[in-house]
Amino acid sequence: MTIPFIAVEGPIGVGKTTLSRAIAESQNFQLLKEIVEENPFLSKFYDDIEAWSFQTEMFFLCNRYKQLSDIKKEILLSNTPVVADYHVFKNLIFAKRTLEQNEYKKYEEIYKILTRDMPAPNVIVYLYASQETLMKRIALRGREFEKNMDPAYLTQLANDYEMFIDVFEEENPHIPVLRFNGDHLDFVNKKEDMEYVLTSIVEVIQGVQER
Ligand SMILES: Nc1ncnc2c1ncn2[C@@H]1O[C@H](COP(=O)(O)OP(=O)(O)OP(=O)(O)O)[C@@H](O)[C@H]1O
Ligand SMILES: Nc1nc(=O)c2ncn([C@H]3C[C@H](O)[C@@H](CO)O3)c2[nH]1
Repeated sequence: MTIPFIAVEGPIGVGKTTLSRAIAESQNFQLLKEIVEENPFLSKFYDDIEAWSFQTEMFFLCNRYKQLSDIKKEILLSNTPVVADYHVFKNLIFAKRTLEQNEYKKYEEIYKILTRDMPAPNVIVYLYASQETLMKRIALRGREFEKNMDPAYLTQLANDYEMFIDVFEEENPHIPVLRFNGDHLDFVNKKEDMEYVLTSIVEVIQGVQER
């Protein structure tokens, strides 16, 4: 029997944390939440991406490495299913967009070394939405440091995600990728939308568990 390890992914503000929480609560899974507020570079990063990208990307990578190392022990010891509001591969998506080519090459090498023996999610839930929806949700959440975010940056990242997920799915046919359109599904305000999303995810989880 396989222990489910679900990663919820998608561009900024699409609803990853909201949905991960709902999965954790409804399935009694352990929730692995990304460290955001503690990143001391993020505010400066949004003011000047070029100047702060390397520090920002390295901070996210180191934090995720530490979190996943801890979770590895827990999963192995207690067989607990986990849902995370990120997949470590997001480091590559952001870093490729924000780092200068030479820096990215070095970063990629460090990434490969750190993630070599990391536990890998066996189900991906991919949320996507239009720039308009993403901007609305980011504004609704109202994080101070995101107020300077360039809409073009958000759109580029959303496109990067699309391409990355397509390649990931092709290269990892044994890992199911469930896609949900955030423009059409309001799983915050509509109970039936949340039920639809959770039911679809549970079906896939059951398939993975039976392996
Ligand atoms: N499907 C949805 N329908 C309507 N509102 C949503 C939906 N998903 C999320 N929201 C709202 O959008 C905001 C952002 O959601 P959330 O923090 O879950 O996004 P996120 O993807 O985890 O963001 P980040 O990339 O910054 O970590 C929140 O205010 C949340 O209530
Ligand atoms: N540059 C950069 N690299 C990352 O790996 C990364 N992961 C998340 N974020 C930003 C997006 C949201 O503002 C906020 C919460 O997700 O943090 C990142 N920014």
